[in-house]
Amino acid sequence: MTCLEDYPPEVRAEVGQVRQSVCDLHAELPRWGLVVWTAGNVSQRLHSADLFVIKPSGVRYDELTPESMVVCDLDGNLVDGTRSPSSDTAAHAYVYRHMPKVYGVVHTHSTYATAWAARGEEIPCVLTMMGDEFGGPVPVGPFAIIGDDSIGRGIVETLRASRSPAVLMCNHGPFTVGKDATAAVKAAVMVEEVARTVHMAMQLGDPLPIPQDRIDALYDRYTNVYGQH
Ligand SMILES: O=C(CO)[C@@H](O)[C@H](O)COP(=O)(O)O
Repeated sequence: MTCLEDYPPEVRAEVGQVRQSVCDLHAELPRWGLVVWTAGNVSQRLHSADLFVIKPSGVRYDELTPESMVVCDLDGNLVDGTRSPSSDTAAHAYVYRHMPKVYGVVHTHSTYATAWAARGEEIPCVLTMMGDEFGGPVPVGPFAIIGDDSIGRGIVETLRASRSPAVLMCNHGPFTVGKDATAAVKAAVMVEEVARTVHMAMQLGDPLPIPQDRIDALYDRYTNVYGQH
């Protein structure tokens, strides 16, 4: 088993930075009402080595510290840390191995997104916010049980067929990806928001679909123009 001391100083420095960032981002999960107890996790991949930092399993968010964050290789093997890594480590690792542009992964059981997952139904693209953030519907991934690569495989296969940074794993809940952990946390916040809004709309009637060319225009503007450049 390799250990952190086997890596050059610049890798160990990035590990310290990413541990702080991933620890801080976990506070966003209860802040935005995305988790109960410890039912969610955040990870970020390093740029300087094939490693990623993830939450320790079952540790309450107000007890997390940068030092408690666990460092794993892309096969999910423990490289540095005194705690056991998240029970979703294999899924995060699989995503990193098979989606090279992804450097952040988040998993929650946020209420409305998980309710859509329980029904195995994608969230239709009926909001401009969905065109912006997801470039279309939020897709549903296959039913998969924790313990091997099946969840990770389902995430990757589903996201490769979509522009969405979020996937609703059937009967389980949302997984989101991004260029870093902050982007993946944002996607987790946004998928819960649109899941709730579309659910509310459906209580009042049939939401109106947005034409595909308008969705494409929304996604292009949001991806390339929105915000500060
Ligand atoms: O979905 C599950 C368990 O079924 C997990 O996502 C846990 O809810 C969070 O696990 P840890 O990250 O604390 O190991």
